[in-house]
Amino acid sequence: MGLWMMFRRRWRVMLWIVFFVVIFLNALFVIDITIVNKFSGSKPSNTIAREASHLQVVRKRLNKSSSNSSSLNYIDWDPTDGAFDPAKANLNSRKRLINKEIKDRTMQAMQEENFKDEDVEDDNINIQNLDQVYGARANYSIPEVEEFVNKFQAKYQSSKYSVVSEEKYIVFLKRINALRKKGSRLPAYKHNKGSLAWERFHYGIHQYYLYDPDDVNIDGVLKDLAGNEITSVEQKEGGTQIKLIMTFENEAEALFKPMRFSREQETLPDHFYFADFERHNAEIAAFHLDKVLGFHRVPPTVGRLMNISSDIQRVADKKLAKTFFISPVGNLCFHGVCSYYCDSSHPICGHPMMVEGSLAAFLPPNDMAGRKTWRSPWKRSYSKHKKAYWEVYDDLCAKVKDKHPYNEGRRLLDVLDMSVFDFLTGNLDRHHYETFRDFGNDTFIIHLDNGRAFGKSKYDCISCLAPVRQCCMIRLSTLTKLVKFYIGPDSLSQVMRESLKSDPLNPILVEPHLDALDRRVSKILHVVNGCLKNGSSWNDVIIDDGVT
Ligand SMILES: Nc1ncnc2c1ncn2[C@@H]1O[C@H](COP(=O)(O)OP(=O)(O)OP(=O)(O)O)[C@@H](O)[C@H]1O
Ligand SMILES: [Mn+2]
Repeated sequence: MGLWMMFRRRWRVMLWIVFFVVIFLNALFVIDITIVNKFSGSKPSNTIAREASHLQVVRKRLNKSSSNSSSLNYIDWDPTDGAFDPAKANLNSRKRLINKEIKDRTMQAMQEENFKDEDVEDDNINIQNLDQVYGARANYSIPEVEEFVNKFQAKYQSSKYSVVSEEKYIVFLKRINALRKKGSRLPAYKHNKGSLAWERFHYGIHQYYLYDPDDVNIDGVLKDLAGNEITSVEQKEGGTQIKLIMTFENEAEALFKPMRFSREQETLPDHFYFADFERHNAEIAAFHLDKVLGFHRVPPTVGRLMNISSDIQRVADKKLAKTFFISPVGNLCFHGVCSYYCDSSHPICGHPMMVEGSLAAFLPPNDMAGRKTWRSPWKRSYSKHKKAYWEVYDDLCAKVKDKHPYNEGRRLLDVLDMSVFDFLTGNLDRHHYETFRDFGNDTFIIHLDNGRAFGKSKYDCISCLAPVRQCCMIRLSTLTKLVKFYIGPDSLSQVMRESLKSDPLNPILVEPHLDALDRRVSKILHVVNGCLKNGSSWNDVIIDDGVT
């Protein structure tokens, strides 16, 4: 009764008390969630949304890169899509297991102090400094590789693949290049020789190579791209980063990738391979390396110092022209329009007008010679949280070998060559490759897009060699070249240093990246020798398919 009387008298006060209690409880609830999040490491939902959208962009980028290419028929197969695995019902639980295993392993590695950005298999190689001044072995001799190389030399001493330490690399390469098959010409060019260097480049494309290194027109193309007046510039659609299509006074066309930062700047340790900026010097260096290896599968690429005002802004199309601005310190900049890095926080700036870039000669247009885009069987996951099948299991190759077009002809060995190439350059971004449709499947593969190579000079991407390690196969002519670089007299770094001198923007690679090439030569031979040591026979590992 007393309580009731008190409530009647003080009901307003009581209501205020209830109101404050409700507010207090709500506040407790919110604080509690924040504290739990802080200690459990889970992220606020806006971060999750941001990350999801980042991944979407990466996916969109990959989709675009396929639709963006001249290919209409996009070949895509996923090693984990069940096509390989008859026990499809087990797939999801297997996938879950893979993810759990990776998560556990990552957590364990992070807990151990020595978590580093390196592949595990790479750790126990015994690299020595020999008292030799020649080849990769001078600084990167590996005892088992020494043995292997001796065996190799003895085995092929009287064959066309002989390797002797007295022969200069240039002479050796000429000898091997001379064995090369040409195959047919692109049908559209049979009666269309043209007269300008870039027309002759298109005319010179053959079934088994993109260009003939002795064709003087290739130097002509490089010279033209480096010096001719630019008459129009538009943005190449698609992709995450800005690239421009430049047209020249003689109607040649090239793909321009601008310099983003200095050659000394290495990939930031916290950046994933798919978030790394592209490097113009990597595109140039890749062209030279491909040529030095006698592959001839990368379009002619040259460096050029551009005047942003007169070379680009003056001739830019409307859409691009709108993105030019003067930075706070008075430099002329632009950012273009694209899905990820095209805004004023990622500008391309001159100093105050000049900026370096790479120019890759355009391949023939789609209506003259269409191309097909193929997904690399050893494509990475392009995810921060997941690994691709082959990164966890070693049995992908057996499945690839059974699958068209890898089950016949040169294709598998070409993919293995590309793996060697990407290991040497440190390019983890090999999601697709292309071929000319007219040549069917009996043709070389084109190595476009090398912009994410040469990012880490101290790190060797052993997983880039997974195709070679898992298939335990390599083309004899490619192996011969690597053995040659191992024994000298010229090392790969020396040959590359020499080759890159012809580029107007030389030095293209700083010394640590050149040095890394020699170290990586030794490591490839170590992987090949590992296959033999594990019981594979010489002829199963080292394949002479007649392609040089
Ligand atoms: N020299 C060339 N001639 C003709 N087309 C080319 C040439 N180089 C590249 N392309 C086409 O342009 C597309 C994009 O080029 P590239 O892959 O180098 O740019 P990117 O910004 O790295 O693209 P992505 O972000 O999709 O990886 C390629 O897939 C290819 O089809
Ligand atoms: Mn790319």
